[in-house]
Amino acid sequence: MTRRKIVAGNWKMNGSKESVVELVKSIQSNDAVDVVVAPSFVYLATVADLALASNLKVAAQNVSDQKQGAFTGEVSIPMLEDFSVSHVIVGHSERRSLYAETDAIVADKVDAVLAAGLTPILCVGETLEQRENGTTLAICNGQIDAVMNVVGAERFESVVVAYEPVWAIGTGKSATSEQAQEVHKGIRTHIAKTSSKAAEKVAILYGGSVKASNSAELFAQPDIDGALVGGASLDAAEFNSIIESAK
Ligand SMILES: O=C(CO)COP(=O)(O)O
Repeated sequence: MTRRKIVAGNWKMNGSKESVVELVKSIQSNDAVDVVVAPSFVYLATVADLALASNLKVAAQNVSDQKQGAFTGEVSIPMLEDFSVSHVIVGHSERRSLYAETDAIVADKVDAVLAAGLTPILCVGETLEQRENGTTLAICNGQIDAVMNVVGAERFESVVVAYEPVWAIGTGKSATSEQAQEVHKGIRTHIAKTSSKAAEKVAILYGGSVKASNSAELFAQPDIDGALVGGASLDAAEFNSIIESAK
């Protein structure tokens, strides 16, 4: 089965009203690749209008698992639906480590995103210490299982996984394509133990210092179905080259 490539740009807490407009207008969509941009919530409306007109998909960087009510500072899934958001990044390592998002919270969010018919981009990944201890796959597969146990294998087929080794995020030190492929394959093999159909269908993106200079090699790996790009997605020329290399 050939899985469609996905290139997603996670803009994190960057940009201004002016710069996000400039950025989204400069990104080239591509019929062969799903191109996704994830602006900050406050720029979602502006970016969504421009993105959808140019055939780009829009993701939120986070969402509440609650529908509405007294949850100060939170944003709900129905609110995202008002802006034609199609994807939601869930469980990014920055949310896990800085905002105490546990596996249980991440699982509830993925469950809620799937229930709304949106696509969760579920982030998993090990710290440097965990890699050095040889627990990389145990950590990643544990993070996968926490979600699988809540949503079930059939619904998991609609999840996009992003393998983002914490030590590679924002450090300029990407995993090598061999290191990434090994983990992607390990995750896919693990999912196959529960459902071979889900293992075949689930797109597994790599994230962590992806740039135009290393994307083609990463995308050439059989289990790497695209990228979740941070810093390099803020530079339109760089991001366009990454999209181009995913064709
Ligand atoms: O965290 C990331 C994407 O979600 C990766 O960030 P960088 O590409 O800046 O390393």
